[in-house]
Amino acid sequence: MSPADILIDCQDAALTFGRGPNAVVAVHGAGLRIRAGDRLAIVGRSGSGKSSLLHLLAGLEQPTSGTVTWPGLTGPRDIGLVFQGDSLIPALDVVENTALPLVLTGIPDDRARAAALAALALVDAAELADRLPEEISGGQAQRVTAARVLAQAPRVILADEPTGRLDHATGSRVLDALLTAADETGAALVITTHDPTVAARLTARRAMRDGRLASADDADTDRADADTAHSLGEPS
Ligand SMILES: Nc1ncnc2c1ncn2[C@@H]1O[C@H](COP(=O)(O)OP(=O)(O)OP(=O)(O)O)[C@@H](O)[C@H]1O
Repeated sequence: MSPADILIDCQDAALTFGRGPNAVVAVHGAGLRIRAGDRLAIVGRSGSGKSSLLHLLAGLEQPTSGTVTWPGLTGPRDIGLVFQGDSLIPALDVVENTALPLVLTGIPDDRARAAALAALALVDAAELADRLPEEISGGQAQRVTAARVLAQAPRVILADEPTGRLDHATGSRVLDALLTAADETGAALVITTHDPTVAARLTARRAMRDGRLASADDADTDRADADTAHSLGEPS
């Protein structure tokens, strides 16, 4: 395992909101590595700190202690974000919304539009291309959000409760879209969810409880890798 395979390295990272008696420890010293090809669910109840952990991984919050680094990434464009309540821009149609992250990074409009249309087709939303956000359902909007990430072709997709407010069938299609996006782009996928059936569709799970990231089915792998790196002295 070369160091470049580790895309995000979160070491003993904590996040506290507020100070003194009002301080809330949202994340207690979390250790987590995201590697190319990972399909990880962070599972926990509302308020357990999942969103806060995802914000740390995305670099949207600075850890109060510990570190988060991105050894295998070259910049913010390498991270695709799908956040709770993520809204599309009302004045732009679906294809323009999907193309927006590319246009904002200076990619010419026609190329961005072609990439957006291809991404919409992959999540089964090509027929929505010319509609405005107010003309599509919540589940369709979530699929468009997945297409927007897919068009961006990030190295890591971080999705916060992407199926949270959807019925089972629609949630399942959104998850399909994100898994397709990850497979098509070769991105790692990290989602948060309170739903064990959603978590079961990913290849690894880590439980979060009261701000603590529990060891889970991939914890032994983490420890084995850490031991190997330690015994070698230098990363190979
Ligand atoms: N900006 C903030 N200021 C103060 N406290 C916050 C802030 N954001 C989150 N918290 C607190 O941190 C804790 C963890 O919140 P977080 O949103 O990370 O949980 P969650 O597991 O994602 O919950 P949900 O599934 O409901 O979104 C909660 O106690 C929450 O009230």
